[in-house]
Amino acid sequence: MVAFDYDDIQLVPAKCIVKSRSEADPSVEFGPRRFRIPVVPANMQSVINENLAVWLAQNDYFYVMHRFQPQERLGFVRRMQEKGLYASISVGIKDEEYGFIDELKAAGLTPEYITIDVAHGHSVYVVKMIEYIKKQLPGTFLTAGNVATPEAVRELENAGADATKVGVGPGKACITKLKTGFGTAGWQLSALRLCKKAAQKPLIADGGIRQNGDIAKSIRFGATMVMVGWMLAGHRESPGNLISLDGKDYKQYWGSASEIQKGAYRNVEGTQMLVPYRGPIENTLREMKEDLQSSISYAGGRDLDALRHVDYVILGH
Ligand SMILES: NC(=O)C1=CN([C@@H]2O[C@H](COP(=O)(O)OP(=O)(O)OC[C@H]3O[C@@H](n4cnc5c(N)ncnc54)[C@H](OP(=O)(O)O)[C@@H]3O)[C@@H](O)[C@H]2O)C=CC1
Ligand SMILES: Nc1nc2c(ncn2[C@@H]2O[C@H](COP(=O)(O)O)[C@@H](O)[C@H]2O)c(=O)[nH]1
Repeated sequence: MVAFDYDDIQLVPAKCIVKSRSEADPSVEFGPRRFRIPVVPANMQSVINENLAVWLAQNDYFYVMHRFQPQERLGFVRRMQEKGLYASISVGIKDEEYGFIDELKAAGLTPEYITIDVAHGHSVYVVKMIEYIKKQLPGTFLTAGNVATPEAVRELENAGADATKVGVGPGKACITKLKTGFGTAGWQLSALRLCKKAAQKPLIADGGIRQNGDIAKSIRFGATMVMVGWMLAGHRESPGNLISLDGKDYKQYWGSASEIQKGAYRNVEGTQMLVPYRGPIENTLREMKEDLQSSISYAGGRDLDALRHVDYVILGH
């Protein structure tokens, strides 16, 4: 089997049927809602915070809040819903997370979206957590991950997950491949393609997006939604510190399994880096939307569905 990644393939243009790119509709339905574009900022503490979550929800973008301030989550759900906004949070799989699900239930709070966020999502304990959440909070749309194989997608879906997140190790701040020898780094797009063959429910492609065109490629190979860290970490609204070096501005970006996140050098599979400062996130999201509209026109359609059927070539083969 040929394994390929984003840079190894190109999509083949098909006859255009729109008069203007502005006619193309890049919106996507994910769970109970429709969002402007199939892009979600990574649920990392260096990418999303409450202020940004509010702005994204108010502007019809999907977001997933990170899980690294566990005591804040219940209040976060309540504050979002009191403002008439949807709540979308992350949980882990440690024992105390069961208590958190119980607290949500006792408070009468059901977040519209919950994401189980662990490095190795093909796990007995993720299956247990899926079953527990679906039993206690059946109204939530539950995403589980991260996984790398069709078997994992099947198991998590069968356990009750409404969507699965694909990508082990392709992230910019990731050192999983180097530290463990495992993952989808370098063949993330092929992994997505294989997972899509098994999936009955939506997939989120997570990690490795380096250009806006990679979003369209992710859709082609089976993603409903695309999770983006590094490319969305350098904005005015991004939580990382602003740092000036040699006359240039940067924001700090760190992995969720980095020493800085964990506060200790234990099971570290992530690193930190500086990302060039890019100004307001609104501009980057608008450019992503315009580029997706262009992609749809090259695909010969009017919406994201057109991208799912275009031909592609694997360069060098
Ligand atoms: N998408 C990706 O490629 C990766 C993402 N991450 C991100 O880093 C953050 C930290 O996640 P995570 O490392 O799961 O940490 P957690 O602290 O949430 O660990 C999850 C639980 O699973 C256990 N576990 C058993 N085997 C593994 C394994 N191989 N990898 C991870 N946990 C395992 C852990 O126990 P114990 O700690 O005792 O082993 C722990 O109880 C998450 O946000 C995750 O998304 C991290 C690495 C890769
Ligand atoms: N192996 C690790 N992966 C991590 C870590 N922190 C986050 N992540 C994953 O990366 C993506 C974002 O990828 P990017 O290429 O868009 O920057 C994120 O959603 C996680 O799945 C980590 O410490 N180690």
